[in-house]
This record gives sequence, structure tokens and C-alpha cells, in this order.
Amino acid sequence: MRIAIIGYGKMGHAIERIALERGHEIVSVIDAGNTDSFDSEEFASAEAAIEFTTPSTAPANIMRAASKGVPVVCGSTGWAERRAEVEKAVLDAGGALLASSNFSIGVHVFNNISRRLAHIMGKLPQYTPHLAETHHIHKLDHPSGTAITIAEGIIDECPRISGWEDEGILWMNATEQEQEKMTADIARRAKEIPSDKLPVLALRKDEVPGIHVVSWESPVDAITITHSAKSRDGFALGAVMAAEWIASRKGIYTIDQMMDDIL
Ligand SMILES: NC(=O)C1=CN([C@@H]2O[C@H](COP(=O)(O)OP(=O)(O)OC[C@H]3O[C@@H](n4cnc5c(N)ncnc54)[C@H](O)[C@@H]3O)[C@@H](O)[C@H]2O)C=CC1
Ligand SMILES: O=C(O)C1=N[C@H](C(=O)O)C[C@H](O)C1
Repeated sequence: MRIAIIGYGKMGHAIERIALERGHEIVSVIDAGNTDSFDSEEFASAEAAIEFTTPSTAPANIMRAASKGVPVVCGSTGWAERRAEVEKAVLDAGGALLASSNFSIGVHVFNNISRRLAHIMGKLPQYTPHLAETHHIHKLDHPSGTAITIAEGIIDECPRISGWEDEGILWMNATEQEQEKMTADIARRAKEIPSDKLPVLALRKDEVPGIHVVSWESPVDAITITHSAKSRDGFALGAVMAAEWIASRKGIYTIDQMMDDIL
């Protein structure tokens, strides 16, 4: 099928490689310097566009692609507050959108396990939850979109957890002295987080593609589940599969709808 790539950074390059491996044609590549290509015939000829850019640019890109009649798969994170506006614009344009904080099949499995665990923990008040995410130092948003999605799953399933709270960010490439200060700030903030809130901690280190850790701790033990991405290929493969899935559809879809359909 004919695919347009919006955002030719780390994910855009991985998506291009995997889309070509799966026999697709890349008809248009749009990055910050050539956004006028949205108006090109090549872009309009795409059967789906895959958007991985930045929190501030994703909403306009999705709406622009939808206005050209191209179904959109969006992996950009950090724009949740504009979701309703974007979805309305896509529906008004008669378009299609599947936006997800994480396209990896493994994260989909992990999230289901985390939800099940949270459901069980609803009956075990001695366990306190914690969520930590680790990503590369270039990441613009925190906590990660995936962490927010996992947190929302825990909140849905465990009645005594009514929300999540940002515990802070720890830059692990900082000097020892800076790290000590950040750790002290995080510890101070952690003490202020009420027991009905899930603390979410962000760590930034080197080129880590993405690690998410959910733990439930009681006075006598701890249960910990981890998803660790080995590269960006799992995210890129899921995004290309999502483009294949959405090409013939109209409307707003979730990753769960797609995964339930294909798995
Ligand atoms: N949903 C998922 O599975 C995943 C989501 N992400 C998210 O995807 C986004 C991109 O991640 P990376 O590729 O690692 O970032 P990156 O920084 O390597 O690439 C972003 C690209 O977008 C381009 N860009 C900026 N403004 C633009 C505009 N107005 N139009 C078109 N292109 C524009 C930049 O020039 C850059 O090439 C981030 O929000 C990240 O959190 C990343 C990995 C997996
Ligand atoms: O910025 C990244 O790299 C990633 N972002 C997504 C997120 O915010 O959850 C998905 C993945 O963890 C990598």
C-alpha cells in the first residue's frame, strides 16, 4: 500500500525501513522543513499516513492529513489535552485516526497484565502501587505517554486508586551532586502524594528506547512487572500494521480495537 510518513526522525526512519520490508511504497515524507508537501498530489495519494513528530506539532499534522482525505496513525505523545478537538476535526473531515501512546504488541500485552494485576490488587489494600518509566535523554515529554496509559488502566481497575501524580524526573546522566539533589526533591514530593494516587516517576538515561515498570509493594513483599523495549522496531512494526489496518476505515479507533482484531 501507499504510505506517507510525517516526521522523519528516529521513528520515521524505523517506520520507513519496516514499511519497505513489508512491501509498502513510501509516497511522501514530511518533516519540519517541507510541511508544504501536505498539499502535494503524492501526499493525497497515500492510503495512510504515519505521524511521529512532537507534542506541539502532532495535532495540526493529524488535522491537515485528515483534511486531505488520508487516514492517520499517530504515535506522537504529549498532546492529550487537544485530543477531543483533534478527534472532532477528523470526524468532521470524514477521516480516520488511530492514535496510541505505544504501538508495540508487547506493551499491549503488558498493559493487559497490569490491568489484571490492578484488578486483583483492588481486593488487597496492603499493596501500594508505583510506576516508573525510563527513556532516552532526548524525550520531550514526561511522564511518557505509555506510562499515562498504563496509569489510566490501573486507575480503571483498582477502585482505591483515584488518579496518578507526577513524582518528578531524574536525569541519570547528570553529575552525582545534581542527582542527589533531584533524588531528594523526588523523595520530598513522594511523601506529599496521597495514598489514593499512583506516583509516576520518569528517568532519563543515554539512548534507552523505553522501559516501564509497575510495582505493588506490601510490608512483606513486592510484585514487579517490566516491559523493556530492545529497540524502536516493535513500535515501528505496530505502527505500520496499524496503517495497514486503518487504510480502509473511517472514524476514530483505539489500539485495543486494532490489537483485538488482529491478535
Ligand atoms: N506511540 C509509540 O509507539 C511511540 C511514540 N513515540 C513518540 O513519537 C514522537 C517522535 O519520536 P522520535 O521519532 O523518537 O522523535 P525525533 O525527535 O527523532 O523525530 C521527530 C521528527 O519530527 C520532525 N518534526 C518536527 N516538527 C514537525 C512538523 N511540524 N511536521 C513534520 N515533522 C516535524 C522533527 O524534525 C523530527 O525529525 C515522540 O512524541 C515520541 O514520544 C516514540 C516511539 C514510540
Ligand atoms: O519518546 C519515546 O522514545 C517513546 N515514547 C512513547 C511514550 O511516550 O510512551 C513510547 C515509547 O515508550 C518510546
